[in-house]
Amino acid sequence: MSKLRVAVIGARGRMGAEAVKAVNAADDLELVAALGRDDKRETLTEAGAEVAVELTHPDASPANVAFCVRHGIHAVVGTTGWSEERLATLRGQLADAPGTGVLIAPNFGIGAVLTMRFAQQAARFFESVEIVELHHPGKADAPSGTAVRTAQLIGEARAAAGLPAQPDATSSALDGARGADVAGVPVHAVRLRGLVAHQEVLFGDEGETFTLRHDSMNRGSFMPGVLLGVRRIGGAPGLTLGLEHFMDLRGLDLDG
Ligand SMILES: NC(=O)c1ccc[n+]([C@@H]2O[C@H](COP(=O)([O-])OP(=O)(O)OC[C@H]3O[C@@H](n4cnc5c(N)ncnc54)[C@H](O)[C@@H]3O)[C@@H](O)[C@H]2O)c1
Ligand SMILES: O=C(O)C1=N[C@H](C(=O)O)CCC1
Repeated sequence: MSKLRVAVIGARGRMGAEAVKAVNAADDLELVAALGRDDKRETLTEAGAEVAVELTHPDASPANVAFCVRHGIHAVVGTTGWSEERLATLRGQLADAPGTGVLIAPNFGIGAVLTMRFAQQAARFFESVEIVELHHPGKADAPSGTAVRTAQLIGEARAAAGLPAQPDATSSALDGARGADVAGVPVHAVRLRGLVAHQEVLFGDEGETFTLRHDSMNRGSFMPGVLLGVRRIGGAPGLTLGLEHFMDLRGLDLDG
């Protein structure tokens, strides 16, 4: 059986280097290109890449993905910072490229995907909820893509359950002391040497708190998710947001 031809964009970065190793170690995949910041995107087409793993920077990712879509190369995107506006532009580009698939996953960690799902399920049971994300100090964006997505999912679940905005009597605060408001959920970003990627979702109500925590101890933790995306994206034309769509989450349904 022929191997799937895979390229990595951002191949010399922290995540990209790990993705190169993971693709090289997979029997069913062939690494055909490894692009750094100064390499031309045409390297992808010249190498005959079928799937590109995109792990760069929020400012670079949309143009890289647009190139892939234009050339019928499926993309598995881990780069965070995709705004609604950028997603809308990408949806337009995909409309002109039937058959091409793009997965944008804010987090490839299986435990992180489960944390998001569990947070969504718990959201309607608690009056208060806050998110603390903790990452290495080399991270470009804050809050993390995972924290933003988690907050959006919690906000949607609270709205669907008819919950009001959470009470907060703060009437005086230093800028940033209450975090960023994402979909009504305060999100706090910690940057600390020694960390990789971590998140806590804290719920509270009368006399009790409930905490979900996920820790990625190293970047190898993201690779099973990256490879799952690489193997599945060719069968999923259009835009897929979140690795959960490629995972079997039976039994973790939201309304069953
Ligand atoms: N989805 C996930 O599970 C996950 C996990 C970790 C990191 N990330 C995200 O992945 C991205 C990369 O993270 P990182 O820690 O590897 O960053 P990094 O800074 O270590 O690596 C990024 C690399 O991309 C290169 N680059 C920048 N612009 C480029 C371009 N136009 N073409 C090719 N290469 C380019 C840089 O030179 C660098 O080598 C970030 O957005 C981060 O938030 C996602
Ligand atoms: O190290 C990073 O940068 C990470 N970025 C993603 C995010 O912003 O959620 C996933 C975790 C690691």
